[in-house]
Amino acid sequence: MDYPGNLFVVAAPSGAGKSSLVKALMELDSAIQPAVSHTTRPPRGQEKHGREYFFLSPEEFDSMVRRDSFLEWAHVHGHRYGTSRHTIEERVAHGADVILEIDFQGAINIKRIFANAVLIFILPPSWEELRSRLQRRGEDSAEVIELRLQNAAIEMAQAQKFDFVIINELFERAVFDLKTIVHAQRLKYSAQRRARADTFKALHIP
Ligand SMILES: Nc1ncnc2c1ncn2[C@@H]1O[C@H](COP(=O)(O)OP(=O)(O)OP(=O)(O)O)[C@@H](O)[C@H]1O
Ligand SMILES: Nc1nc2c(ncn2[C@@H]2O[C@H](COP(=O)(O)O)[C@@H](O)[C@H]2O)c(=O)[nH]1
Repeated sequence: MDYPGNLFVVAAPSGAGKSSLVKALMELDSAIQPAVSHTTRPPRGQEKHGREYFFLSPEEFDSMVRRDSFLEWAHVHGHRYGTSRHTIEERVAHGADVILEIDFQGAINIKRIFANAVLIFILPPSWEELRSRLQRRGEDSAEVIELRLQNAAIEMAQAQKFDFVIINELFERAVFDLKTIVHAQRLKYSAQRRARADTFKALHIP
């Protein structure tokens, strides 16, 4: 699918720091818009409906699946999560740059639909640090943390399928890496679009 906006997809094992990095990027770059996913997971801490997620009952989620309202959805850590068609298609068609924080299954599915989407995988510096970030965050029970750490092994094996991998050790360094990827992508696409427009003009294609 061709579209004028840029689509960035960030995936990571739970606790690697993707939400923190995306939030920091958006503070530095007001042109980038977040995509708010839908989930059957209950809200944690200060999370608000419509800000971090649209929190749905399983029945509401089923109904969206039946209506084909999701571009992609997946089972992750015992809950369902999905990206709505409406959220993405309209915005990128109007030239917006959109960033998605989704799991690796969703990222791979998005790339099948939007071949130009840029897939970025965030890795923690070590297992010990991943565990301690989840513990320090203090939002999940010990059982949930164990489940997320078990799933992290499966998720990290997918990093090679991504366009870029960032190791989030020093936070400021990782934000810089993410910002650089976004800027490089914008430059690349505007150059490609200019070259295509020039070719069309030279060939007198309206
Ligand atoms: N570079 C870093 N150094 C130390 N702590 C960090 C770093 N990056 C993020 N953190 C902290 O690690 C914890 C997990 O980060 P965050 O919630 O952003 O992870 P996540 O990948 O979005 O996890 P989830 O998928 O579960 O939402 C947070 O408490 C955050 O403040
Ligand atoms: N495939 C999708 N995965 C998603 C989506 N929204 C979030 N996620 C991923 O789920 C896990 C858990 O998130 P948490 O907020 O409960 O910690 C994490 O990997 C998210 O990136 C989505 O729309 N589709």
